[in-house]
Amino acid sequence: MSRLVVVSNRVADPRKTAAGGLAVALAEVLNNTGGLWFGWSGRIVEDGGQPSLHTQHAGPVTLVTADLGQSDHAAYYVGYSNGVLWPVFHYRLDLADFDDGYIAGYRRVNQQFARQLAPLLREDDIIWVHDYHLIPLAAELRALGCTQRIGFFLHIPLPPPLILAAIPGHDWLIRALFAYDVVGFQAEADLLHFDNYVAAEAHAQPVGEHRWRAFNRTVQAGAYPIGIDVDEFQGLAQAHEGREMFERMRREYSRRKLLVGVDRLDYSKGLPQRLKAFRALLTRYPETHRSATLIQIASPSREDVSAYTDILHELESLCGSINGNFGELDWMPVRYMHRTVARPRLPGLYRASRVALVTPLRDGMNLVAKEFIAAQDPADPGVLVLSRFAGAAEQLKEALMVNPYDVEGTANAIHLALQMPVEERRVRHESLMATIRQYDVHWWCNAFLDTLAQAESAESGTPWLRL
Ligand SMILES: O=P(O)(O)OC[C@H]1O[C@H](O[C@H]2O[C@H](CO)[C@@H](O)[C@H](O)[C@H]2O)[C@H](O)[C@@H](O)[C@@H]1O
Ligand SMILES: O=c1ccn([C@@H]2O[C@H](COP(=O)(O)OP(=O)(O)O)[C@@H](O)[C@H]2O)c(=O)[nH]1
Repeated sequence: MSRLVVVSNRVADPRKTAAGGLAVALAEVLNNTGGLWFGWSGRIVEDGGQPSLHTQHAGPVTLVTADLGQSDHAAYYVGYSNGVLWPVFHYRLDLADFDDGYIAGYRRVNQQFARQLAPLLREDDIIWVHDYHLIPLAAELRALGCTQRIGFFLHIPLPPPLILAAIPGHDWLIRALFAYDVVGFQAEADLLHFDNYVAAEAHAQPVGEHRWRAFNRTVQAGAYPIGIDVDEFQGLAQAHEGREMFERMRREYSRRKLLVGVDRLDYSKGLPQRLKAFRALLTRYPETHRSATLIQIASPSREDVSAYTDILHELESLCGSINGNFGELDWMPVRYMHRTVARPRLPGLYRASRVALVTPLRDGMNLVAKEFIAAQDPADPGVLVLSRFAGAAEQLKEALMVNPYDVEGTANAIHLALQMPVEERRVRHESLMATIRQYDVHWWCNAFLDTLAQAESAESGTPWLRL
């Protein structure tokens, strides 16, 4: 049987838990299949030093991680990945920093990773590359003579062609995707944008359903919405830490209805808009005073990118003003925490909450939405308020759908969620549960890898990948 080689910027010990949906999902996949996981070590070394490789064995998984030089990290991770690709792919051209120097660093790190990974590969390996940090990796591997099957999965949204076209060098990026055999997206909307882009901008020829030929290569595209390991998550809810957290929360908030938000502190997650909607709820529905409390966890993220520090200040000031204006001696409307909560504690928090607010302005998928559903008591489940702009909205139709830019509309939906009778909550939850069970992390992995296994082996060499 072929060995699975997973490559992603973020690598986590699969026996431990991590914040960030990608690391959580890949740890679950690799724990089941075994294989090699290659990526960045998280260490930044001085420029000019030899970037070392570290090998670690974690159960059935071998982790191989590479250090990055200081300027490479700045250009590849902070600059190009999170200063250009992240904002543009999340439709935020206003936040993109199109600095000329970043793309060379991005290319350099992808070349470095390809050179370090190639000697570790076996002929019949199946290679699965993840996310926007590593778009040119397959082209670099092919240039080194690798002919293995290589698939790519984009965890974030792909915007429409005209937004994509704002990136200087967008044609180079999309051309690099043709070095893969299979390219996967989270949502049908992203797949449509890919099809439209390659037909119009790359003049690719259709050779099957979502199958395109251009640059002497054929690529199969598809939508594979990522899921969670429902049993694993429910197991966490039943474990000691999960139960203890649930009981503590229930005790602490016995007289109130809890609302919960769990996000990385990222401008794509719509946190200021969410806080404004909560403020509108308190203004418009005075009966919610003293009876509703919002717990918002904002896990620190990418603090070396300036747009992230701006959002931190905005959020702190909104929470302060809501508590200042509405708070009472015995009631704080918002409990805001700028810290990561260990994953085993989340199911208890979700289960004790009547409403989850998952209201991103744009999100590839959003695994918190699925975790919230998995953690509920089916006899008395909470309600998911979900942004129509999260990838998850294509699947989770029975959630209360909102437009996060519409603050008043979101406040009304939250009010509806708080009032929803138990019968309706049960019906909605049952359907949502069936969906997340059917399309779980195992489905995601198998659907993608089955397509990749059926792809023909690749031709080597990509002389066209020049910046
Ligand atoms: O690695 P970081 O820079 O600390 O960021 C954490 C991860 O954020 C993004 O997650 C995405 O993947 C999730 C799982 O598919 C998806 O549910 C979510 O909507 C996405 O935002 C990013 O894409 C990952 O590469 C990061 O590791
Ligand atoms: O304080 C936190 C915040 C988030 N998470 C986990 O991080 C993941 C976030 O994934 P999601 O797809 O929602 O968004 P991303 O952060 O990947 O954009 C989920 O598994 C959360 O349970 C966590 O363990 N602790």
